[in-house]
Amino acid sequence: MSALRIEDLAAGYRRGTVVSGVTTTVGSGGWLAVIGPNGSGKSTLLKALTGVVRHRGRVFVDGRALSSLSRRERARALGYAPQIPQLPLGLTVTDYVLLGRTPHLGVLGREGPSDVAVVGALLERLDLTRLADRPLTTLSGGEQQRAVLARALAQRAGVLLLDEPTTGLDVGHAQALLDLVDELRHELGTTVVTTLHDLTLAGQYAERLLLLDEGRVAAEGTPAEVLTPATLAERYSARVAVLRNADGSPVIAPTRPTM
Ligand SMILES: Nc1ncnc2c1ncn2[C@@H]1O[C@H](COP(=O)(O)OP(=O)(O)OP(=O)(O)O)[C@@H](O)[C@H]1O
Repeated sequence: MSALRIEDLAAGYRRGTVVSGVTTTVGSGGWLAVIGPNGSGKSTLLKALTGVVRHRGRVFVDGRALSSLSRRERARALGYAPQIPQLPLGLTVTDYVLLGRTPHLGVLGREGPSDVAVVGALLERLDLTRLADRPLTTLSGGEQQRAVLARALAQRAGVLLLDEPTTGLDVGHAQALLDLVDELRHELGTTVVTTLHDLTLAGQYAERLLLLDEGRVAAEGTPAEVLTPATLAERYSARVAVLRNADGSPVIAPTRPTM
C-alpha cells in the first residue's frame, strides 16, 4: 500500500521550467491519469517523480520523502515505464523483464523461483510467452512496448508510473494491459499514475484525471468532471462529443463540422 503525495512540484530543463505548481495526492491503490495537449509537461512530471529530471517541491510515498530513500528503497517504491525507453542490446525478452526484479534480489543478486514465476505470469498476461526467448531488439514496436511494461510491472513497486503505456498497442493489447494494471491495484494496492492521450481509456480506467496545460494544472477531478466538451475545446482546441457506454463510462468522440 503506497499513497503518493506531490507538493508544489516544479521541473524543467536547462531552457527553463516546464511544469510548476503541481500539488496532488493519489491514495493507496488509486489511479490518476495525467492528461493534456502535446508539450504540456506530462512526461516531464513523471520523469521528475522518478528523479530522471531535477525538480523542486516535495514528493512523498507513504509519508516518506522520496529524497530520503536509498536507491534500492526508491526502486521498490516507484516503478517507471518511460515513453521512449532505451533498449539494451543482446537481451532476450525474459532476461530483460527479469531486470525488473533487481530491487528484490538478495545479496548474491540471483533470481529465485518466485522471481521467475512473477515474470512468467506477466509474459503470459501480456501475450509475450511465445516471444520470451527472442532478442528484445527483434520485436515489433508494440511487442517491445509490452516488454517494457512487463519489466516495470515485474518490479512490483508500490507506485507505478506509466508514460503513455498504450501508445503503439492495438486496442486488444491496450485493454489487456490496462486490465492487468487495474488488477494489480486491486490485488496488491499498487498506486498508479499514467499519462494517457486516449481520453476514452483515461476516463474508463482512472479514478481521477489531472489535466496539465502549459505546465500547470488546468483541471483535476473525476472523469465526468474533467472530460467535458467545453474543457476539451478550451485546452485541446478540439471538437468532441462526450458519449456514454451502457455502464456510464465516457467515450470521447471527435466531431467534424458539417459544411
Ligand atoms: N530533454 C529536454 N530538454 C529540453 N526541453 C525538453 C526536454 N524534454 C521535453 N522538453 C520540453 O518540455 C516541454 C514539455 O515536454 P513533455 O515531454 O513533458 O510534454 P508532454 O505533455 O509529455 O508531451 P507529449 O504529449 O507530446 O508527449 C515541451 O515544451 C518540450 O519541448
